[in-house]
Amino acid sequence: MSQQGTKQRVDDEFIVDTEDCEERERAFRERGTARPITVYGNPVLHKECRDVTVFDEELARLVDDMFASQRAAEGVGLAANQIGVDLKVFVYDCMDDEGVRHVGVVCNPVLEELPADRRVLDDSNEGCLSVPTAYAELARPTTRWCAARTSTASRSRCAAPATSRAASSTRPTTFTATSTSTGSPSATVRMC
Ligand SMILES: CSCC[C@H](NC=O)C(=O)O
Repeated sequence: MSQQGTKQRVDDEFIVDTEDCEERERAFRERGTARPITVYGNPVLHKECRDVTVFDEELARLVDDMFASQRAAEGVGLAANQIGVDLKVFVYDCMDDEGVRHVGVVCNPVLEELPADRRVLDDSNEGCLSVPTAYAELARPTTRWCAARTSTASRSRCAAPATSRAASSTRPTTFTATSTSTGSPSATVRMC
């Protein structure tokens, strides 16, 4: 992405998580360093993580490392505590059911249950990088909602892609997923 393109995106405050996926993901991971993935039993995986309250360069470096780690582990999603940091941050890089790649970063997500009449369960095989070798059929809604708050306390929502593979961008210092309706996941990621 050109400098101008980057500037434009920051000015617009939002990026669309299906756009410029290759460039955005590469930029993150090339700045980052892959860290070891924490495994079940590590205390950082067994307690609630802390809210992100400061959106600074340290957070940006964490996100870079998360993308680098996610790529090294051949993952499609990664939470900060999976590289040992107890902050509520996750990154994702995955394809939706239509084969569209999504790449993004979410801070302080809050899962919200879908009403029963909107749940469409997908019970495909699922694993976790922090529980190596274990896979199981796990029924999850095909569209999952999460809410996230920005540093300015505005609230927005996104449908995190439930399955697949892919990844993200320029250097955001604040990230928040927003938008979407039903159907295929389509989130935009705020860059403040
Ligand atoms: C539920 S989809 C993501 C599962 C896994 N990520 C973290 O453990 C990965 O394979 O990337």
